[in-house]
Amino acid sequence: MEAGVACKLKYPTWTESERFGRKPPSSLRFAWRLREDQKVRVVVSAHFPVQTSSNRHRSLSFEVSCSSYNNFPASTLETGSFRAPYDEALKLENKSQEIEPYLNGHSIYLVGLMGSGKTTVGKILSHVLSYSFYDSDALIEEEVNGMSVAEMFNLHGESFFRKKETEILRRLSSKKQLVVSTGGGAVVQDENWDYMQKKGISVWLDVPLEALAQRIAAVGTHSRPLLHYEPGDPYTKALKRLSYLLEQRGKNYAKANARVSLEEIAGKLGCGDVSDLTPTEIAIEALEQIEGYLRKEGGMTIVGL
Ligand SMILES: Nc1ncnc2c1ncn2[C@@H]1O[C@H](COP(=O)(O)OP(=O)(O)O)[C@@H](O)[C@H]1O
Ligand SMILES: O=C(O)C1=C[C@@H](OP(=O)(O)O)[C@@H](O)[C@H](O)C1
Repeated sequence: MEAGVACKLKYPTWTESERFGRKPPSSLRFAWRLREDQKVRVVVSAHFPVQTSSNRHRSLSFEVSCSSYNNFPASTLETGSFRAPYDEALKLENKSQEIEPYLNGHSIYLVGLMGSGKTTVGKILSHVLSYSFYDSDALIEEEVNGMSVAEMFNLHGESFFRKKETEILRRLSSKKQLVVSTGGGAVVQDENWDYMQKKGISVWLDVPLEALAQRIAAVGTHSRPLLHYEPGDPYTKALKRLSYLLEQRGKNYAKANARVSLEEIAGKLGCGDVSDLTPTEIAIEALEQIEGYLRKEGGMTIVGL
């Protein structure tokens, strides 16, 4: 019976109260009827949190004790502990609720090299903040009757694309409550910064080149025309070109209001490889960095919106 009871200890049940913002109980009680005619009460107590072994997991201890009406007091049947993952989605939601009032409707512009996750992380942020999401490349494609960015570069050249990119950012700059995934090269033109900063906070997703090249190699380089010039397999092409682009643009990305470094997140979470970081963990760090920026700027309020 003891093992059966222990198996019924469900971690989500324990954390359910946290979801509603209450403090977790120091113990939970379950009534367990063994036989119809013989009432036996099994009392389970769980203590929170005993120890946090890393930022990604927490260790919880439990104690199973059993008592019945005719056998009192309770005797301890089993004690132990187990590791449970943090609920990322809950952490993301809490963080967004915390900073949303201070964001004061400011849009978020994600900048960074190709493949840095601007679109992936941007969609998560827009969802949790209830902001509208825009991918500037996709808006340009719409504007040019559905022509892909790669075709645009081939047919009309890069400068045609860059003009469209600036025009799209200009249009978005008058709107509030947006999350915008910008193209990797948007940071090069000063005019684009004027638009991004008008009603927005810029966030640089700083991802190590090897991780970027791996991500891009996994999906191929066809949609990213600037990677077409290099010889070799997709990983080598991407790594070579991205190293060059980072050298050229590094100082431009560094102008962003906040920086999200995947190496730093991995360090904080005690995770050896940045490729193991989930988009949600990166989105949480983005909100934390935005919060840091807002605090620095003026006690969590920004004027001028
Ligand atoms: N944290 C992540 N871990 C693994 N793969 C990711 C992560 N974030 C994005 N990706 C993948 O990397 C590729 C590029 O991501 P994307 O969001 O399109 O980048 P960007 O918009 O900056 O070019 C996509 O295939 C996406 O699924
Ligand atoms: O780095 C760049 O100059 C570019 C990045 C691409 O966007 P993503 O960063 O979304 O891939 C796209 O705008 C175009 O291929 C040029």
